[in-house]
Amino acid sequence: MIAAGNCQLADIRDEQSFASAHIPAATHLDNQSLQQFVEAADPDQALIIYCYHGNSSQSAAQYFVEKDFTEVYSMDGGFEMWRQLYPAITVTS
Ligand SMILES: O=S(=O)([O-])[S-]
Repeated sequence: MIAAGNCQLADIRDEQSFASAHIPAATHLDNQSLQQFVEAADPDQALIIYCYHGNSSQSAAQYFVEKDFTEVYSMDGGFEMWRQLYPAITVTS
């Protein structure tokens, strides 16, 4: 799904962590950018949310479900797992 590029990816880690490494095409989400993201995002396109280890992304995913996003996923294992599995598919600064 990520490789096909037909989903939206949101990174809810802190800004510094996002700046140093993230998954390609991910949008960084924080309290400032959240509202804008919700307005600009397509609620009918799959949305994958990740944090560090997959804990806080679960409540973030719930938030988007409540905003009527139809297909929301919390990435199990978060960015740390991603980085271990796919070090080559990571944008680093
Ligand atoms: O980012 S985390 O809540 O999984 S530690």
